[in-house]
Amino acid sequence: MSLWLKLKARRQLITAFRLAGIYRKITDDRFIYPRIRNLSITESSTKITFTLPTGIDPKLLQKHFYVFEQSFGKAELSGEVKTFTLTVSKQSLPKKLTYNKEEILPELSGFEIPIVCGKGKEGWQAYDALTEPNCLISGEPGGGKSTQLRSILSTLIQTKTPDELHLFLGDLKMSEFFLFRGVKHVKSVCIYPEEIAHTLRHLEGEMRRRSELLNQYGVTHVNKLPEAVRVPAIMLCIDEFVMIMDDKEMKRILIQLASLGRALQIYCVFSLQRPSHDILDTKIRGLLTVRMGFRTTDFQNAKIIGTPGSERISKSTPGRFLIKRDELTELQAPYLTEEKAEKLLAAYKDQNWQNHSFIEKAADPIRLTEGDVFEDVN
Ligand SMILES: Nc1ncnc2c1ncn2[C@@H]1O[C@H](COP(=O)(O)OP(=O)(O)OP(=O)(O)O)[C@@H](O)[C@H]1O
Repeated sequence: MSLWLKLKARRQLITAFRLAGIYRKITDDRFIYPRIRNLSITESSTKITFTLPTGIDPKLLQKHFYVFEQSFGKAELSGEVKTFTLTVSKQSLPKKLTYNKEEILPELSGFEIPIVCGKGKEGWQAYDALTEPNCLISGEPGGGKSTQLRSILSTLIQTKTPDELHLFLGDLKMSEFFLFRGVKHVKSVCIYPEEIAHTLRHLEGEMRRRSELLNQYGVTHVNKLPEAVRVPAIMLCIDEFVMIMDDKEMKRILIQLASLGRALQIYCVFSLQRPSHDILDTKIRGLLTVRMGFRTTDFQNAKIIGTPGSERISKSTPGRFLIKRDELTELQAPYLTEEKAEKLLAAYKDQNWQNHSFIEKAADPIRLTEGDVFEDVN
């Protein structure tokens, strides 16, 4: 790497720190700037790791991030408290990434419960729910959350048999999961709060049954149970889970599922339009360790999700998001249209499929609308 390029990047960064006010003033003409710990320039990116002087508020970096982008162009920042890495990529992500199973499925080999995320500058990113059991997908309307759920579920259906994976789907917006009705893996598609309550109680019972099996056979994970009593993996997926979070009983069971699910092979994926501290309290946030932050209205929302920077995602790139696992990475989600998903899922449907949480019309279920939940709707 050319020394000149390194010096140039170093100078550029110090200037950005000065313009952004990120330094400690010792005297009128003496300032301490963040210390550059590592600088690497490759064909695809420039990465600079630095530490903040003690006493500098790390929030300043987010607040004045525009200065870094004005100076370097599109950049990403990861890290916390004191040590941060600024990554400036020379390649940009595609605006649209068509869902192509031939490209995606080979990327998932070796994963027990593969969750496809998207493609970043370093290639495809997917993770195993076996080790990272709970995920939150959040962002403002139109960012691409439902499409991402569709792609995650359709991919799981293609990689697991109906005996290996049971899906329980909650769709209070009644807009997305109808596609999955009839799929053999799917045990229930709930569209009313009572149906979700019913399903959650069923899962609570299943959780108890599985815990008793662990106890009885003296093992720590259900995948160590003898063949004869093996249980399928369970995935609970709720589109817009705010609608059930103000029901104490349902919230209690959700938290229990997310806390104890790992050893019992019960996994959760929840989506949420408008994150707030009330809905995502510390308890539930701590359990949803994988966070996908699609475009948010402001930094505050992005911070609650745990994906600072998603407030800078442009409206013109639906499907673009930041994923927070060990690191924060920008990805483009594969775009699986409803029509394509329908064709893809046809092979997995059963004509005699039954929805296990079906509630008779006579029960007169109450339909919740967003207006019931969000004060600023209507
Ligand atoms: N991965 C993607 N790539 C390209 N375009 C996408 C992608 N995902 C979504 N879109 C586009 O954005 C639109 C909105 O997507 P989607 O319904 O998934 O958003 P959402 O965040 O779930 O919104 P809402 O909260 O209102 O349901 C889609 O109709 C599609 O045109």
